[in-house]
Amino acid sequence: MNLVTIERHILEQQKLFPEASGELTDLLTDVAFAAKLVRREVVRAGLVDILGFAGTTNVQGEEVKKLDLFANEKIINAIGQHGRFAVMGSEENDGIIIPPKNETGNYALLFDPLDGSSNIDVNVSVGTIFSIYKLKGDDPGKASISDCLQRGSEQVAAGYVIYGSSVVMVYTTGNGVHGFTYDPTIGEFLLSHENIVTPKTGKYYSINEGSYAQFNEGTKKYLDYIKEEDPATGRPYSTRYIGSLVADFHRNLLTGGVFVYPPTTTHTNGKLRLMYEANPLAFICEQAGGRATDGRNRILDLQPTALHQRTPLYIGSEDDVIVAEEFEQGVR
Ligand SMILES: O=P(O)(O)OC[C@H]1O[C@](O)(COP(=O)(O)O)[C@@H](O)[C@@H]1O
Ligand SMILES: [Mg+2]
Ligand SMILES: [Mg+2]
Repeated sequence: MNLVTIERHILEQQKLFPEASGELTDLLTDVAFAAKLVRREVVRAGLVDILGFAGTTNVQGEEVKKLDLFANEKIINAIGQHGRFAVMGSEENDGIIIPPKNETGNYALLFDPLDGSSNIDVNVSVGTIFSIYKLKGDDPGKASISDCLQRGSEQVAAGYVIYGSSVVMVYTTGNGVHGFTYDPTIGEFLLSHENIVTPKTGKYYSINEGSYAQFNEGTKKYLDYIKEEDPATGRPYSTRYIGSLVADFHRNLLTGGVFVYPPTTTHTNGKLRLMYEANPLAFICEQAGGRATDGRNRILDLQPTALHQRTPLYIGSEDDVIVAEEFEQGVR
């Protein structure tokens, strides 16, 4: 097996763009480095005082976990110190973050430092999700919220890291989707999943059925449909729901399947956040041949209006997502 580090792979990707400055390469390398720092704490979370609640709530009104804050701080410092990002947006910060040195950066970073917070203390896979945009203007010193609130289709790179039985980093720059497994014996992310392509249909559906009473009629009918016996359409599908978006998404990306976080009576516009959860995963999903919508519209076409806005999310194998959408739209 070829031992290709993620840094080497990113450099090879850069060669596809002769006009590239190399700045995006440096940014992605910084993100991979930050992931290693977060991994170091996640894998020994039970041994260091990093489990449990931090005693604060974030802008979403959620109780924040210590590891949420730790990961947030590590990523901001590890990446901010180089001044390559002119502006950042994080799930754990109400407003945008302007790094101490931003005079050189031509990019904006949106990120979810720790995804799957409800699973942190119980050793179930969690992750980090990131999304990168080029600044709209050419003066980094004038970077602002508008550089963050760009349509997902404007992303120049996106990815995620899963801290699970193994630590895997997956990214795209618009040239396919590639996965790297962390080898702790050498401290490197090595290419393990090149050019990931997601199947057109799968055998898994991922939705929190515990919220059934809060679902609309379309979602309820979809659940009845997906559990019916019909070998011709591969039904019933098996249910798989980890409760960490990044882990549920990754499984379905590799095996096929659909993840649905629909509107509920609690979250009338869905729970997941457009800028640092839905957009980056939608970019990756489409690059792998899958589909990502809010039940009606392509996620990457949605025009953002707020840093922490939520959206319903239907994502995964193309044909499976289309079926879920049709029930949501009441055409089935
Ligand atoms: O418990 P619910 O309502 O099913 O929500 C689970 C979802 O919430 C999340 O934990 C939200 O993300 P954070 O943990 O980053 O806040 C997703 O990872 C997951 O898919
Ligand atoms: Mg999240
Ligand atoms: Mg989070």
